[in-house]
This record gives sequence, C-alpha cells and structure tokens, in this order.
Amino acid sequence: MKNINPTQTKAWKALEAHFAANKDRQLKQLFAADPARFDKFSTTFGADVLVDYSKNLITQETLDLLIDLAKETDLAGAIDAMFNGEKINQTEGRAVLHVALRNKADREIKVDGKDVMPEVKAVLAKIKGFCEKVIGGEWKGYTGKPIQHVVNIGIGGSDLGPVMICEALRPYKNHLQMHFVSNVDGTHIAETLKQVDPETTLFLVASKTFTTQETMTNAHTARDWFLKHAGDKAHVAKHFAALSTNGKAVAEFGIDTNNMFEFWDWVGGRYSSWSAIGMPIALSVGFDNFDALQRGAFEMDKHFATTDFAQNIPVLLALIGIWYNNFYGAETETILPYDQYMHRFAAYFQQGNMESNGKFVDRNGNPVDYQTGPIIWGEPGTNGQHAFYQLIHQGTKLIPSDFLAPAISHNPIGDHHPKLLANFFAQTEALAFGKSKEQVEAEFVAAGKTLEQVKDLVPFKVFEGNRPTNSILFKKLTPETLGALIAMYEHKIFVQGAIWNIFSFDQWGVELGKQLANKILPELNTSETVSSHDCSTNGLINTWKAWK
Ligand SMILES: O=P(O)(O)OC[C@H]1O[C@@H](O)[C@@H](O)[C@@H](O)[C@@H]1O
Repeated sequence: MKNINPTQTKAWKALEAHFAANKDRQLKQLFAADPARFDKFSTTFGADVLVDYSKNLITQETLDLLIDLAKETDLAGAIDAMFNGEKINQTEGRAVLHVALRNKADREIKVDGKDVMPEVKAVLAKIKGFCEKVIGGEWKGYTGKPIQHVVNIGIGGSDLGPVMICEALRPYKNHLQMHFVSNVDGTHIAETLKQVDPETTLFLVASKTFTTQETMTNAHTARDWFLKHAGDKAHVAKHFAALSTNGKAVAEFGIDTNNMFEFWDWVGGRYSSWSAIGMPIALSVGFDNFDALQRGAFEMDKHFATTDFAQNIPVLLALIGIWYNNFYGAETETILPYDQYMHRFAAYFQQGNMESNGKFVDRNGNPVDYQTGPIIWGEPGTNGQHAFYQLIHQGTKLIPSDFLAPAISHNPIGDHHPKLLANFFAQTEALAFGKSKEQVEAEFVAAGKTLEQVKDLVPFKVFEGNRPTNSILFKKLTPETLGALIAMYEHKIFVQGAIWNIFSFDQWGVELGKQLANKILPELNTSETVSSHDCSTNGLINTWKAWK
C-alpha cells in the first residue's frame, strides 16, 4: 500500500477548487437541469439491488475528480494488497482477509506463502457438521435432551455482527432460541440465564483473543451457573463451545478443544462474522443460509475487486462520503434501514466504521491535518422519523443519509409495506427538495388564510431541502442480499481508510480505557480512600465507595 497524503494530491486541490466554485449547488437545480439524472447516477448490483446516488450534491465533474483522487492515492494497489493477503494491518503485522472467509472461487490466498483456503474450508466444514447435529437434535445435553437455547457470549466484533445478522435473518430461523450476552453488567447475563434451562442450553464463548474482560467474566459466570445445576465438570463439553483464535486460553478455560472453532489473526474482530464467530448465525438459520450470506458477500467482493471505479458501488459510496466529510465538513452519516429486521444494522456499522476509521494518525505515524472517519448512527425507519429526523430536515448540520429498504416484505400484512415504502420514498424527496416559502404560503392560502394572518408562522414551516441521501432499494432481505449489503459497507470503509492514508484494521483506541480499568479495579476492592488519580476520578471513586 502506498503512503500518500491525500491532501497533497492534484485531485484534492482540484476538488477544493471545485468545491469553492460550487458550494451553493442545489439539488433542485441539478434535477431541473437534467431529467436523466437518475439514469446517470444510479446503478444496480445483480438483479436485486438498486443504488440511487442521484440525490447527492455532485455532478459528473465532481465524481471524475473524486475518482482521480482514488487513482492518485493508489486505491487499486490497496485493493490488490488486501485481496492478496499482504500485511496491510501494519501496526499489528497482519493481513486483512475477511474476503478469504467467503472466497467461493477456487482461488488460493496466501499469507506468508501459505494458502489459507484449506483451513478456511476445514473450519467451515466443522461448523456445518456441528450445526447439523445441534439443529437436528442429535447433539444432546447432559441429561440427554436436545439443545433448545444458544447463548452467545462475546462483545464488540464477537457480538454485534452475529446479533445484527441473526435479527436480520429472523424469517429464516429455526427452533433454536438465540440469546446474546455482551455487557459486563451482571444484569445482562442474569436476565439471560433466567430465560434458559441448563439441560438444553449451549453456550458459545466468542472471543478472538479469549482474554476480553467482559467476555471472560460472563463466560465464568455462565460456567459456574451451569455447574451448579449439572454438577460434574465433564458435562461442560456438551454445553460449551469456543469461537476463537487462542487455543491455549480455550483449553485453560476448560472447553474441549474438539468444541473449538478456530479463526485466524488476519480476521479483524469487526469483520469476523464470516468466520467461526458466525456460528450463532449458522445455528440460528442453518448452515446453508450462512453459506448463502457468504455467497452474497463474495459476489460483492468480485464486484469491488474487478469493477471500474466509475461503476464500483463501494468505491462510489466511499467517494461521495469523502466529498461531504472532507469538503462540506459533514461530521456524521446516518444509516436508516426501512426494515425492522435490520434494526441493529446501523449499530453494527457504527463499530465497523468508527473503530476502523476513527484515527488521527496517518500511515507515517503523523497526526493528520484533515478529517478522517465520520460518526455513524441511525435507527430503522419509520421510528427515526418520529425521533431525530427533525434535525436532519431543519437543523443546522449537514447529515448525509443512507436509506435502505426491501421492495418485498417478509410480512406482507395489509397495507403496512406500501405505507413503509411511501415513507422511504417521501423522506429522500423531502430532504432533497424541501418546501419553499412560496410553497408554504400557497398552502396557507389554499386553506383559506391570508398571508398577513400567517406571516409569523411561515419561516418555521420552510424546509430548505438540499440534504443529500443515497437510496438502496433491494428486492427482499435474503441471506444473499444481506451478505452483499454488509460487504458493500465493509468495502466502503476500506476505500475511505485507504484514501485517508490511515490504518483501518487496528483499534488501539480501545486500549487505554481497558488499561486504566484494570488499574482501578483493585482499588475498588479496598476500603481505603483513593488518591492516586486526578481529583475528579478520585472524587467519583470515593463517592462510589461511600454509597455502595
Ligand atoms: O473477540 P475479542 O478478542 O473478545 O474482542 C472483542 C472486541 O474487543 C474490543 O476491544 C475491540 O478490539 C473489538 O474490535 C473487538 O471485536
């Protein structure tokens, strides 16, 4: 991967000039000037996904300049480096190969000269066999009963993906009851254990490192609870499995290594749902659907790796994001799925994006003097409409938004889906074109008011519009389509990190808090007044000691 400061490129300077000359650009005018704008600025992925990026503050010239930026910063080289297993996660000395986990082609992918595909396939086959036994009822608990409940214990990348995907694929789920415990707050495990039966529960301890405080604490509590009921430690083997890269720690915990499903250090936590970390998905919807999810992602990988930037969906979305982030000064982006099954999708990419590109140091180790990753947030429509859309429509901040919706609902009840989609279509229209003072006045007049009567109210009812959006309409939320959408956002993040010249696959920013918490924990276990910190931290700890 080349090491190029994006702001020093010719393309960046040209983009700055282009922005300065066009910063008052209006979507209304862009659409009025070109009735074919939708045809020019929308594209399809296969037969099932339409990406409409026409409601963005861009022209062909903007896109051409952004593509120049991608070329000048050697995005093509970065893509090749990732797909070929180069150690692009340099601060951890690791390759970045979530694409290998879903590589359905007969393509070798080498790390340190060794093809990783045989191991990937072997673990997938082991997951398949295990899932078949558990789902089929052949895998029995310590009293001979089949498994009914699966409790995944993991956090961050070892939780968010499986939760999000299991929720999104609910229409495909079988009889197994899925539970997810992540928070170290005892409430999370306590409330979960109330719902399950030790005789019919399988615990999955999901941790890449198998050292994460939250996960290990919850796993120990789960094992203690289980042993209180089951008595004999030999029964642990029937009720605990591990999803991890750390075989030694798994064995020390007491999990039978036959029940360990391995992955590798070249799988980033937030990109690990495709690995053994995806076991809850395979258990919940069956291995074939997990495979279909991977196939959808693989199709997006092929598209990403082989399509010209001008038609490359993750590249286009990334470049448009850079346009707002680095030229318009937008701080945040929303992800707004009009699909209740996707209710954790934004939360998933909050980690995916913010942990990847929340970096202030470039690949030389120097602080950057430009903006990097945006703040990602969102909720499903239409709930968001009745909560925070006010600010997107009429606030003072520019919030580029992605709207996603399925054409066909899994639950076609009455007229729910047309109503949902009417909102989906209406919102991007309202955001783009707004409502002018003249329109507001005309509405009042039509309702029998005089302009004099309403003049004080008019300004509050005006929508400036010109708020940019992408619309991603897909046929139905199938495993394949979900896989493709996830991979699309993964690659968008990759493209942005590559252009910003940052390392997207480490996460040192999570370490300091962990370190300090480890230092504070023993201090909480004494009755002494604490004075080793700043006065605020001391004050908080000592008040807690007085109150507990
Ligand atoms: O899977 P383990 O190792 O438990 O890590 C869980 C999570 O920990 C956090 O601190 C982050 O580093 C995440 O990227 C990671 O997914």
